Amino acid sequence: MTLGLTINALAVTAASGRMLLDVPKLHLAPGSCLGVRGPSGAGKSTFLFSLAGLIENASGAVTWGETNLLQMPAGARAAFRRRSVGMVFQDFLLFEELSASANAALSGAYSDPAHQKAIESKAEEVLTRLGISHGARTVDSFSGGERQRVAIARALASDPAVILADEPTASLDRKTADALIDDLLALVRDTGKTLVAVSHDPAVYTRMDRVIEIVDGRIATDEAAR
Ligand SMILES: Nc1ncnc2c1ncn2[C@@H]1O[C@H](COP(=O)(O)OP(=O)(O)OP(=O)(O)O)[C@@H](O)[C@H]1O
Repeated sequence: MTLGLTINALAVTAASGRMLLDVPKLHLAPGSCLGVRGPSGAGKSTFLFSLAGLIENASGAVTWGETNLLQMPAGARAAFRRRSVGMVFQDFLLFEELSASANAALSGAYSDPAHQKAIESKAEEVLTRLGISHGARTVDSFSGGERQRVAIARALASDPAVILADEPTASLDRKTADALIDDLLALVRDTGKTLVAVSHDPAVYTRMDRVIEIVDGRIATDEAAR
């Protein structure tokens, strides 16, 4: 399962009336990797969250495959997200007192037993591939790079068609960041997932198929990365 993205007239306006995001058109091929860069406060996270249907007052169309997220009630949007979108957030959102495996398989806790088993085994598979030993140790003692790998395993555990990542290499040293982005891209490309990654890190966006730059809520540049 692979999903492309079509955006039409996406607009997000703050309660004050200030325009936060204005994207007239964007098409992303299924299975491609898009980097999003731009200055601080430009609207990159707003863009990413809009792609997940997490911005309540967004208008226009954000269509993954045949599904226009912005035309669905909140419950159906949440169901689509559970099924099809894995998110890697800046602050990881790990449960400190749980092991790597339990954190990575977290989405299974809300699923039926058969689905839960599939998520647990996928979580183990991705943790192994990312080089995380998954014993009983709780993640509160994990390094930043290890924590980020657990967050990636969690995003991938339900085998979603789409991965959205916000600063996946933030606060990692160069070597750890490079290894992490290589591993994430290999996993995503091997399985034909569509990746959108916001980053300030050139090492992230030079590895993408395409990079857009958002400035003042608008796409200022849009180019193939290589
Ligand atoms: N709910 C909101 N109401 C009003 N303003 C908001 C809201 N959410 C975000 N903003 C503003 O919108 C602008 C874009 O924010 P956003 O977080 O998308 O930027 P960003 O490009 O991701 O920045 P950074 O690189 O610093 O994370 C900022 O000026 C922010 O303060």
